[in-house]
Amino acid sequence: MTSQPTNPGGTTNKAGRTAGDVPDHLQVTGVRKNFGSTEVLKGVDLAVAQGRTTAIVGPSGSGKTTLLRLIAGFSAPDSGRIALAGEEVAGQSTWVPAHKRSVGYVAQDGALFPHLSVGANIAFGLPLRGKAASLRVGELLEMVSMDASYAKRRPHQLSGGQQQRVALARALARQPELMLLDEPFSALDAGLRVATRRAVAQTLEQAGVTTILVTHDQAEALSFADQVAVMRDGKLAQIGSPFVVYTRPSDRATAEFLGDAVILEAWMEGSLALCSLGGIPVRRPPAQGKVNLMLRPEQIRIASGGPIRGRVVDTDYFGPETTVRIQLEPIAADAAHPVDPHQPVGGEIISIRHWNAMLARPGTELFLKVVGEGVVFPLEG
Ligand SMILES: Nc1ncnc2c1ncn2[C@@H]1O[C@H](COP(=O)(O)OP(=O)(O)OP(=O)(O)O)[C@@H](O)[C@H]1O
Repeated sequence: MTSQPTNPGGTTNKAGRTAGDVPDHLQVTGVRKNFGSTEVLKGVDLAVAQGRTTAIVGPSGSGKTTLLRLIAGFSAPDSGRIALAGEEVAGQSTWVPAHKRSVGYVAQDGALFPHLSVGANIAFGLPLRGKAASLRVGELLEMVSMDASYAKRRPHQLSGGQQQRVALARALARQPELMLLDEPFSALDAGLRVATRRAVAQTLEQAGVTTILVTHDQAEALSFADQVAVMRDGKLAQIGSPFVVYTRPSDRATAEFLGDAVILEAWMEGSLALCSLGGIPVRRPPAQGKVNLMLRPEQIRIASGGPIRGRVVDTDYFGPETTVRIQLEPIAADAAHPVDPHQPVGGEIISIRHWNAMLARPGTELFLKVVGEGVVFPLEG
C-alpha cells in the first residue's frame, strides 16, 4: 500500500500548481466499516489537499460508496478517524452529523425532490428568496450547461442526465467546501458525459471546492482528478497522480484495472528486463530474476526494421484506432543484439494499437520497438 498521510510529494493539479505546500482538507485515517459480518472497509487512509480533486476508482462492490457516505456523515465508521479542515468529524468519541459538515453530496441517481420544480430543488438550501433566488438558480443552471427555462419543469420532465446536472446545481448552491460526487456522470451519453465532466471540473476548480469523485470508469478518473485513489477489496491499493498510477501501477491488478496492459514473462537483470520484446529498461525494479513485465499497448510501436518481429493474428477496428493482436517471434540474434539465454523464446500474443487498419492484415509480419520504460511485478506465490 502506498497511501500517504499528506498530499503525495508535489502532485501537480490540472492548473499546473504543485500540491506539496497545500494543506490537507480531508484526512481519513485507519477507517474500518463492517456491515454485519462483512468487512467492507479494511483500514483506509486518504488525504485530500485543499481545493484539489481526487477520484476514487475501483470495481463494483469494492467499498467506494461506503467510504464516500462515511465522509459525508451519513453513517459512522466502526473505527478510525475522519477530519475536515483540521477538525475531527468522526473518531473514537467524536461525531459531527452530515448537516453540520460543509459537504455537498450528489448521489448516483441524483435524488431530486419529485414534488418540487427544478428551480425549487436548486433553491432548496439557498438563503435567498424571490428575484435574487431565481437569478441565482439561473446562474447555477448555466454552470451545469442548462438553460434557465428548465427551472419551471418538474424532475420527471427531464432526462436522466439533466436530472443529474440539476442535482449538481443543487449541491453547488450551498457552496460546500467539500463536494462528494458518486458516479454523477454515469447516466449521460458519451459526448455529453465528457462535456459535463469538463464543465463540472472547471466549475469546482474555479470555486476552489475540494472534490472527491467516485467512479468505476478508469478513463474518467484519470481525466478528472489531480489525485487518483484505487480501491480494491475495501482498501486503497494505490494513491497518486493520474500519470503515476497509470504508468507506474503498484501491482498487476491495479495495472489491469486502469487500462489495457501487456504483461510478459521476463528475466530481470540489473535495470533491464529481458523479454520477447528485447531488453526493456525498468526504474527501481522490485525483484531480480523471473518477473512479470508490464507495458502499456501504446508503448509498443511498429518499426521499419530491427530484431523484434511478430505476426498479426487478428485486428479489431474501433474507428480512430485498431487493436492489433500480434504473436511475437523469437528475437533474431546478431552482433548488435546478442540474445541472452534467459530471454523468452517468443510465441506470446500481445495487443497493440495502431491508427492504420490497412497496415495490419492477419498474417502480416511486422517489426516492433518499445518506447519508454516498463514496470516489473514480482511473480506471485
Ligand atoms: N447498508 C448496507 N448494508 C449491508 N451491506 C452493504 C450496505 N452498503 C453496502 N453494502 C455492501 O458493501 C459492499 C461495498 O458496497 P459499496 O456500495 O460501497 O461498493 P462500491 O464500490 O461503491 O460499488 P458500486 O461501484 O457498485 O457502487 C458491497 O458488498 C455492498 O453489498
